[in-house]
Amino acid sequence: MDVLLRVEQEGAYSNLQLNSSLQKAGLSREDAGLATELVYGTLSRLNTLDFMLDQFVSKGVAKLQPWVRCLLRMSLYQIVYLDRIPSHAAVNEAVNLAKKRGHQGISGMVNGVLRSALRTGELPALPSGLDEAERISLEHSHPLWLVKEWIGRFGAETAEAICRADNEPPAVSVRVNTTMTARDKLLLEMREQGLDAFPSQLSPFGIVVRGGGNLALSDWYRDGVLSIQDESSMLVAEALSPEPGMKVLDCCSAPGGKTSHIAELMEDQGSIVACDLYPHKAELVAQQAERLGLGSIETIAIDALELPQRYPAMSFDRILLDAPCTGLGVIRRKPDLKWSKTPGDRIEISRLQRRLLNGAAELLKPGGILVYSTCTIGSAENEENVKDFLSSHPEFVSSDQDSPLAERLGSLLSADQPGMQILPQQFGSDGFYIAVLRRLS
Ligand SMILES: C[S@@+](CC[C@H](N)C(=O)[O-])C[C@H]1O[C@@H](n2cnc3c(N)ncnc32)[C@H](O)[C@@H]1O
Repeated sequence: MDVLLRVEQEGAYSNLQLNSSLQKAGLSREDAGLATELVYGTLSRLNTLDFMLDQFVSKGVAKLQPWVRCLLRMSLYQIVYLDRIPSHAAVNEAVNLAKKRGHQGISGMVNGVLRSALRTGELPALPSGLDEAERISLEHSHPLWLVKEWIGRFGAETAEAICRADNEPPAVSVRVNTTMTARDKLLLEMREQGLDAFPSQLSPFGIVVRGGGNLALSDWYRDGVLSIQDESSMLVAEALSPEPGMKVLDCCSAPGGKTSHIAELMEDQGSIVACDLYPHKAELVAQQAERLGLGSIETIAIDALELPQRYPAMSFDRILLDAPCTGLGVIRRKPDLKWSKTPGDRIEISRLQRRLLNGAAELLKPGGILVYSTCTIGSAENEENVKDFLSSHPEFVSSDQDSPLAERLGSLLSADQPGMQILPQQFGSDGFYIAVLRRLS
């Protein structure tokens, strides 16, 4: 409840707040798992839970004290969406918490509201007369503005599928460090150790692992044999087609998932300049490089907008701009994003993305490749940016069809839009956008 309260009141990031609270709480593995489920599940279903609570709270959820609102949401989430917690236990726990934190009146109200919900047992029928966007928003717990945007871009059926997939737990996938081992060999080892592991359908470097616990605690991770990375994210370095001996710039590199993949594809030969705005984040990239035994990566803390002043024009063979974005392709991992981001954020961040792209492009050698990627879904930060860039840079062309991804995933490319938009329901991986641009010789 404290984590939920901080996310709501202070705008804390759910994953960071949860990690720090779990570290302090010293819970058992099972209880930590339950706390995680309660936080992510409640955040995920926020507007649907509020809609339901509004039927039982006479003055309306919005007028409740924030901690009472968080308590009711979290308890109702258990009653409606979880089947292994007896509902009466969720109610008792809520009443005890209310007594501890508030007074008799509040615990009585909490008890009354949750018991009314218990009698209903399931989500009340959605009000009649909702339009398609309102229905999807309420049924799959997404903000209305986002649902409308996705309907406009992809149609109602796809928009609903995206929202449904956003409520699924994300898969665990790892990328094999090919400078140390081969995917088949690691797969075999994993299976020998009893893991349910199988090759990624999306990336030739990926392994999907079910029920394997936290692989960041494994010997494989410690020894640098693998990195934990989403399957869509693994496609980005591949799209860049880096080759041993090349000079590569990664403009926004922390925490280093794609930088290290680029180095692995280059067999650690050549040089990669990995930048990030924040020194502590650039340090994370250096730590990953060290863990993976990659010596070709140099890290720099710098604002990527200043890169054209730092390096000579046309001096890199490959440039990756994995831009800061609204992150609406990774809602499964960070459900609070869908409530904290606004249409205004999109406009503001797309302006920054365009400036970053224009600046980075100056540094690319003729004949070189620049990849622009984001982990978000929506044209303003993706296709529109790339189209705007191409129209003001006649020396660049869209080169998606020539990338190694085109052979396997060509069906995701469209004739009239640059880049590849991967949606979370297509492969069960994160939503990503990847555009390949080439500077003419
Ligand atoms: C999408 S994340 C990069 C993820 C990374 N490529 C990976 O695969 O691990 C975007 C990064 O850009 C950094 N960033 C934001 N604004 C920046 C700027 N103006 N210059 C450089 N880095 C920036 C953020 O700190 C963040 O680490």
